[in-house]
Amino acid sequence: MGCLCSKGLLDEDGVPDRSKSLNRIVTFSQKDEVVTAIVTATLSGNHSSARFSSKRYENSDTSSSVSSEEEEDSTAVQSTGHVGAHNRRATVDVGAQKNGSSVMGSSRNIEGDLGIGSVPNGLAGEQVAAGWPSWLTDVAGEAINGWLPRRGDSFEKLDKIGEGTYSHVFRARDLETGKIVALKKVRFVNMDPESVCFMAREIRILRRLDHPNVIKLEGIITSRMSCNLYLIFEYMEHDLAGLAARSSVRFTEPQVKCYVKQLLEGLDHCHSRGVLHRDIKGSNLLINNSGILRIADFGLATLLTVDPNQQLTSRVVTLWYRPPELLLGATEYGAAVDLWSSGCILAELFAGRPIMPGRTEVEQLHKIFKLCGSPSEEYWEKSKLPHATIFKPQHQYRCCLTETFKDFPPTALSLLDHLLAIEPEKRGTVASALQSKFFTTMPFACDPSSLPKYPPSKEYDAKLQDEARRQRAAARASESVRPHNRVSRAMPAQERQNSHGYLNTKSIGKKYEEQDDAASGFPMEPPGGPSQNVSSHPGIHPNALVSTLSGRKQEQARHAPSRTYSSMRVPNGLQLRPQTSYRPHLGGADFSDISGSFATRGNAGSQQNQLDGGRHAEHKKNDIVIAKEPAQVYGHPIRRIHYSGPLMPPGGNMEDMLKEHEKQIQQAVRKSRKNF
Ligand SMILES: Nc1ncnc2c1ncn2[C@@H]1O[C@H](COP(=O)(O)OP(=O)(O)OP(=O)(O)O)[C@@H](O)[C@H]1O
Repeated sequence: MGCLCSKGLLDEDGVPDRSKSLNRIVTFSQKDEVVTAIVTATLSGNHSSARFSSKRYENSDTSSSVSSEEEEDSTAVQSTGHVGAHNRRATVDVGAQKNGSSVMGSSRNIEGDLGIGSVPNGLAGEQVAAGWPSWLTDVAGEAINGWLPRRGDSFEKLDKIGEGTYSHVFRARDLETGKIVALKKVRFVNMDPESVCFMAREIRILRRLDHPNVIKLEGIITSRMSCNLYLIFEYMEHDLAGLAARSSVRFTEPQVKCYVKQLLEGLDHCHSRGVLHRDIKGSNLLINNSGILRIADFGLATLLTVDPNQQLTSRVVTLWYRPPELLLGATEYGAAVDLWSSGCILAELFAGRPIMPGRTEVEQLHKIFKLCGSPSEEYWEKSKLPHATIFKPQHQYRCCLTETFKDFPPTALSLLDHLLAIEPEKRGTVASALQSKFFTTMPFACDPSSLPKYPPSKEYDAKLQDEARRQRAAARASESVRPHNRVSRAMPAQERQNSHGYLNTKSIGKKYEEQDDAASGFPMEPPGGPSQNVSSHPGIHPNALVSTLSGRKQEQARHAPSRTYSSMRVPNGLQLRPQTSYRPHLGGADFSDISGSFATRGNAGSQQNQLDGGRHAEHKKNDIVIAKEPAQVYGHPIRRIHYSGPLMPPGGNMEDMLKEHEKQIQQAVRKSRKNF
């Protein structure tokens, strides 16, 4: 490494001084050679986040020289960092110098010239000098290439507005612009490089996308001394799951078309840029007060490569929205997985509730077959899907979408027929969906600006309201039962039942105490904080006491050391997430037959088997594992049950397997009720 002495751009307090510019001779190594360069660093625009380091990067070998070709070709490098909507720029012109003679050539853009994954030492040094922490530049330099970090103290944190498996999301004010933004604080486990790489992939993908219906990453907050990282996004008031959960909200056909059209247009952009989202669901579809929908949460997204043999994980997409090919273990798939999830969303918007709320992979597949039909013989033969022999039903199920959703508009049914086709190649493309009669015939999609204005409504808000209701009810109950012993009667907040009958996994209000992170200007996680994760699954019934893990965690679990994985699990082994209630609003649309005997109208739940959980669980395939260690639910020890599917040995009968499976769940239900 060379040294980059940029201190001259800062005033005495280390704040960037716009009146200053810097002309320094520096050395840095590139392709194992030490380059001596003249650095001209200037700061323009409002860029208080630009902090240059005075740190020295030593390189013992100073004897190598730059070849004459390089001298002509790569004499100048321009690195342009821009953060947020305000176009803050710090320009560093590097003119390579050999043997004391400065050669100032034409500029070239680092981001354009260096491919992903090819961060020369010199660039990493520059990034650290520009304020990025080395734990990030070391493993994911290319994800932040050309950007400057924002500082935490240039934002005022207002309130917490959401949380996911990997993040806490806050509403905040950008003190430089006054704009309200959403800050997604990414959770890391001990700065594990694998976790950082996963987060970097999300950043890289977000930076690749630029469309009104896709959330835009506006910048990143971190600092050289910080262990935290926040992604800055436009603040969005609602998510589709939250809106659908409002008792007063009934979507009309033009409104459903408006939302689904925006979803498909955003997806079309993603797919055209080679990005598969792989986690389309209501809570990842954010909506602002102008009715604009933006696809968010690219944590599970992946880039399709030209390699036809690209192997992908099948453990993605939240269970209720997961297509059959993934449940059957496909590792080669494409855009059709997002189309399936979009079909689920379309039907959900008309039906007023999730249409296939399976609790395990087995049950999910069964629900799919019962609603959409089971695959043809030919499909089983040619697909060679890993779990095909296990899951193949003994008799053919026929598609009964039309009977089930007889109140849906015919054009919606016809589109659903495509989107929910069992065979992925029959789903068409996003473009063909957008050209379907559903969108091209009356009534047309309404204009987003004509959509009603709602108070902020997120899945998370509904969860908070449930939590408050529960607390009030618990307080009343404990007062009437044992007025003098309130505290001892109080149940652990994270394990109380919400008003819809769901388990809440966390105490939301004061789940963690925030401490100041002096370096980033933001509070840090509490001791042991990030381990209290919830899964990305949209809901779980109180009785479905089965471990769940989001696809991202599953995928991470595949790569991350087991230490990382286990530390990200909920302490008692449960990964539950409450789901707000959905109401059917198409009077006749009763499809309880496809919801199974367990899920009831408006109270569907999710349960996912331990197989999802990663390496350990994968060894348990084909088993039902009754865990020995007790877990605490409602303050009582219970025996955890992990359903590790497939639950049946090859050659078994799927119907028997499902019956047995149902029985196991019912037992868990009864047990949890008794305990409660
Ligand atoms: N830009 C935004 N504006 C407002 N709220 C947001 C924004 N981004 C995220 N949220 C809220 O925070 C929640 C969690 O965000 P996100 O889904 O990106 O996190 P995650 O950790 O990746 O979640 P998951 O567990 O689904 O993978 C969202 O469901 C949403 O309610």
